[in-house]
Amino acid sequence: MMTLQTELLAAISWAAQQGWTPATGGNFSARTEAGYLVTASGRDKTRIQADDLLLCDLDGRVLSGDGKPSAESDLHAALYRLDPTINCVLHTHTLASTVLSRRFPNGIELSGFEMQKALQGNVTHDASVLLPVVPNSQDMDELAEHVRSGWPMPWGFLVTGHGIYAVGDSIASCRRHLEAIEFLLSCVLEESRWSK
Ligand SMILES: CSC[C@@H](O)[C@@H](O)C(=O)COP(=O)(O)O
Ligand SMILES: [Zn+2]
Repeated sequence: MMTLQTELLAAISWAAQQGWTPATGGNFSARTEAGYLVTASGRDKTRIQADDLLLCDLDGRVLSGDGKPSAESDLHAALYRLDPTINCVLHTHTLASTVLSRRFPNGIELSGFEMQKALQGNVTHDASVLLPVVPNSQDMDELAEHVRSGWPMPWGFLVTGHGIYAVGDSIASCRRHLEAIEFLLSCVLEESRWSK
């Protein structure tokens, strides 16, 4: 059976192979009994390995591992404290999420896409769902406050001009949310070209 660490490393490599972690962008974590495993800051996610992961407690303090935790580790900690059902947080920097979060800073409306059903709690394409967008900040307490004020966000959210934060109750469901959000955003971006 895959360990949590192996499953998280596989998710990171997969996201990196999609081209979703340019220039060391992105950070990734999974909840453990002691807290959460999170990527160290500044690592090339296309070459991720076990010693690129640190174990932190839910206050973001490093329990084991070398190097500095991700610059956004405290946001991961805040998400785990905020919602006990979150067991994984995957963050990517993609073109569609960066561009569309700047174009629609109050949220992105999705309707009519079959892929909406990959987002937990949705059973039909025939509904309108809002993908939340929160303002960016280099201050993780401020960013976490933006997220708290818009909670619940069952699949995650975008950060303006920054990227996607996907959440899930397992690494598998978080991967599904991340992939679905990215696919849906690519559709919205493509459709925005139709009217030109
Ligand atoms: C390389 S710019 C991206 C960073 O500022 C940050 O947003 C990011 O996603 C990666 O930071 P990191 O500290 O490596 O986890
Ligand atoms: Zn980032």
